[in-house]
Amino acid sequence: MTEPVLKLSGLSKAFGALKVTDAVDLDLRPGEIHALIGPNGAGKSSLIKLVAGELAADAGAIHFDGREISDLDQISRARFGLTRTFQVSSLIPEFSARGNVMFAAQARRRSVFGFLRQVISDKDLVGDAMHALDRVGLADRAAVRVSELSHGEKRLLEIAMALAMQPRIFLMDEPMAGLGQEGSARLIGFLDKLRSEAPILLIEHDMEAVFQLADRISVLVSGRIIARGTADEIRNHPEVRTAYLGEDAA
Ligand SMILES: Nc1ncnc2c1ncn2[C@@H]1O[C@H](COP(=O)(O)OP(=O)(O)OP(=O)(O)O)[C@@H](O)[C@H]1O
Repeated sequence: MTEPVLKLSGLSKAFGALKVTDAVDLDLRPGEIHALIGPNGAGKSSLIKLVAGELAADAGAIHFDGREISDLDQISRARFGLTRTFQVSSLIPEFSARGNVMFAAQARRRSVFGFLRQVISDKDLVGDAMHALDRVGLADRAAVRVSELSHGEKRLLEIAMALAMQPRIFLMDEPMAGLGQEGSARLIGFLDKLRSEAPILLIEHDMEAVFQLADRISVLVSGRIIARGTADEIRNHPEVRTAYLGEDAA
C-alpha cells in the first residue's frame, strides 16, 4: 500500500477537563480526499489546528512524509508544505483579491528560495497570483478589493491563496460553507481534480459533497473516531446513523 503523506498516531488534546482530541489515529494517502465529519463541537477544527501547528498536542505523534513533525511550530510546518486553507477572517479587506494571493505566493517563495528572497520580483508574484485566481474562476475579479467581494468569492479566494502556497497537502475546514448550490457544485468539481495534485483532509458539513468526494470518511464524536470507511460504509453504519446522521438505526 502507498505510504501515507500524513499520519496521526494517538493524538490527544484537552482543554481543561474537555478532551477535544482523544487518541486519534488518522492518515492521508497520496491522491485521496479523506473527509472528517462529526457533530458540532466534536473536535474537527481542533484536529486541523493540531496538524497545522496552531495548537500543541498533549500526547501522540504527527508524521509528515515519514518525518516526525510533532515538535515543529506552525511556520516550520508551512515550510514543509503543510498549511491549512486561509480563512475569510485572515483575508486583508483593503487589498485586492490579487494582492491577497500575492501575499500567499510571496510567503511560499520566501520559504522555498530562502536567501534569494530579495530577487523575488512583483512580476513573478503577479504571475503566481493570477494563475491561482484563474484556477478558481476569479481572474476577472483580481483587481476588486476583498471588502467588495461576495462571501462565496471570498471562500474561493481562500482556496486560491492555498493554491499559491503550493502545499503538499490541503487541510480544508468547511470550504463549501456559504457557497450556495451552484458554487458548491463548482467547488466539488474543482476539489475532485485537485486531489491528484495534493491529497485533501476535508472537514465538511455538506454531506452530499462529502459522499460525492471522499475516498474515506472518518467520523469524529466527542474527540474520538467512532467509524471510518467509504461513503457507502459510513452511510450504512448503524452507530454513525444514530450518533451523527440523526437517524434511528433500528
Ligand atoms: N481554545 C479553546 N479553549 C477551550 N475550549 C475550546 C477551544 N477551542 C475549542 N474548544 C472547545 O472544543 C470543542 C471542540 O471544538 P471544535 O471547534 O474543534 O469542534 P468542531 O467539531 O470543529 O465544531 P463545529 O462543527 O461546530 O465547527 C468545543 O466544545 C469547543 O467549545
